[in-house]
Amino acid sequence: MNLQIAYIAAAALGRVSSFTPSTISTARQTIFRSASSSTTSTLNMSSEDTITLGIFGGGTVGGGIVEILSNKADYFKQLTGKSIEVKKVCVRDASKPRDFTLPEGCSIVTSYDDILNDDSIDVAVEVMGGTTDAKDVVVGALTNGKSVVTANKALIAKDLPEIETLLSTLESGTQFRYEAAVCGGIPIIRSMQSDFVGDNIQLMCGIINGCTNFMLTAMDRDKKSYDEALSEASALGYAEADPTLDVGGFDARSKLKILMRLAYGMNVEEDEISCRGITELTKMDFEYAKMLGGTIKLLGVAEKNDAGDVSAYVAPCYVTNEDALSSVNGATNAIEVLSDNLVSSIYIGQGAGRYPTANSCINDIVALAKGDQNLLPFNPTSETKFVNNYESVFYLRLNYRDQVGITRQVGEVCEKHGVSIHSILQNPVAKNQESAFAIVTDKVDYAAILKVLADVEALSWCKGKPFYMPVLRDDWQN
Ligand SMILES: NC(=O)C1=CN([C@@H]2O[C@H](COP(=O)(O)OP(=O)(O)OC[C@H]3O[C@@H](n4cnc5c(N)ncnc54)[C@H](OP(=O)(O)O)[C@@H]3O)[C@@H](O)[C@H]2O)C=CC1
Ligand SMILES: N[C@@H](CC=O)C(=O)O
Repeated sequence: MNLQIAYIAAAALGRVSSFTPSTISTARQTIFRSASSSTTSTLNMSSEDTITLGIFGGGTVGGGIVEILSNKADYFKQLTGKSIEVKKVCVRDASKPRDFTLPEGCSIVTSYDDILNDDSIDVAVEVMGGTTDAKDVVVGALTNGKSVVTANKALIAKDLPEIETLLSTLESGTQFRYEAAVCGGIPIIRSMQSDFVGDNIQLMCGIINGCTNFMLTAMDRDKKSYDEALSEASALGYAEADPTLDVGGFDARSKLKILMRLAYGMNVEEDEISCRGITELTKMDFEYAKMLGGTIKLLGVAEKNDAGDVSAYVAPCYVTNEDALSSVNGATNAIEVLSDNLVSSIYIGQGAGRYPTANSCINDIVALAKGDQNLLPFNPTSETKFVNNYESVFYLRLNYRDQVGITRQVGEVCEKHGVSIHSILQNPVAKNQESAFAIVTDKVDYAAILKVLADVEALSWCKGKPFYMPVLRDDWQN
């Protein structure tokens, strides 16, 4: 494979103005000030030599941002010509002990309005998570002329069109930056915004959730149980406040949706993207993956077909040991972009955790302080169509009660739906009542696999739902 490792920083541009948010449900936020209209690209700032921040969230990421800003205050001043000061941190529970030191002059608050209505605050940093109150504060801050830096992929993915509309109505120097929202510390957003302008992206595939990659590594390599792996991931700050978002694949799907917007200009509904997490995986799948010469990774994949339509899914996938993605372990993320000009570019780095994520937010904050122009936050839209079907080699695992004729019947079902079988794997049957065998198909339609699975599930010996996963890359055997 022709690999390019690319970490590319980019410039950015912004032009924003006033907007009346009809959709905001604001119990706590009451007053909006119209953003001052400005044709310059410089950020609205309360003072020439200071940029003042209000941070929503003082948890894993928020704490990291405060720490890095304190540790590198002098350097940032040299670099940007401005002091970057955190004036307020808004949290849910002000009495909770914090694992970071508040800078001098910074107060903890619990009302959003304390930041939103504070005219001396230039930038709102939203790292509290969620999609309801977080939306109120993001929209409220932008509307009040404050630039926004956020790590909130769930919010962006859910309300992307609305955020885009809002941004297009703003005319001041207000900016919206979200580098930390996809792949934590990897600067993939900037790259997607700026480095493929002359290129055509054919495929993006990668490990875009650090928590589940950490868990899969812990379960496969370190023989940890699912529960042990999840509690370690949570303790290390990798898991979402609701870890179902990680293990169910939904966090990866939000990120994939954002990447698809940037790569293909499309606004696909999130729930149109097929999404399966890691909860159905068993020890046996790892054993069979090993027998095949590979491993299992939770991937987000989006691919253009010959007609120019794009399909996408989040799913556990079989990946061969020769594949660059197979050796990406722990909370590390990796995303490969296949494109006409660059051929293959792989971006690897820490995808979750306090400092990697805070680092991306810091890059956004420093860019604002330097007066960097913001690129179009989401790139232009296109007419690219989404199709809920794709071709792949598939791995199927069928749990069964042992009896005569099982493989023949599976063969018949596959034949009926035009699915050609490449190989069958079976460990020696240890317990007749708890056995599973696996099938690897040739390259077939996803829609045909769904039909095979439905028919097999209805057979009398089949126990529970059969499990399936795509095999990454058609040439997986070469
Ligand atoms: N952790 C990671 O590795 C990454 C996280 N992200 C995103 O960053 C965001 C923050 O994540 P993370 O720091 O891990 O989350 P945490 O749960 O660690 O922290 C959330 C913080 O927000 C505060 N908060 C939550 N809800 C409210 C509310 N309604 N009002 C006021 N304050 C509130 C909490 O207050 P209190 O402390 O009082 O409870 C807490 O300080 C999320 O959107 C997440 O998806 C993105 C990339 C990586
Ligand atoms: N829970 C997320 C955090 C970063 O986006 C992940 O594990 O990737």
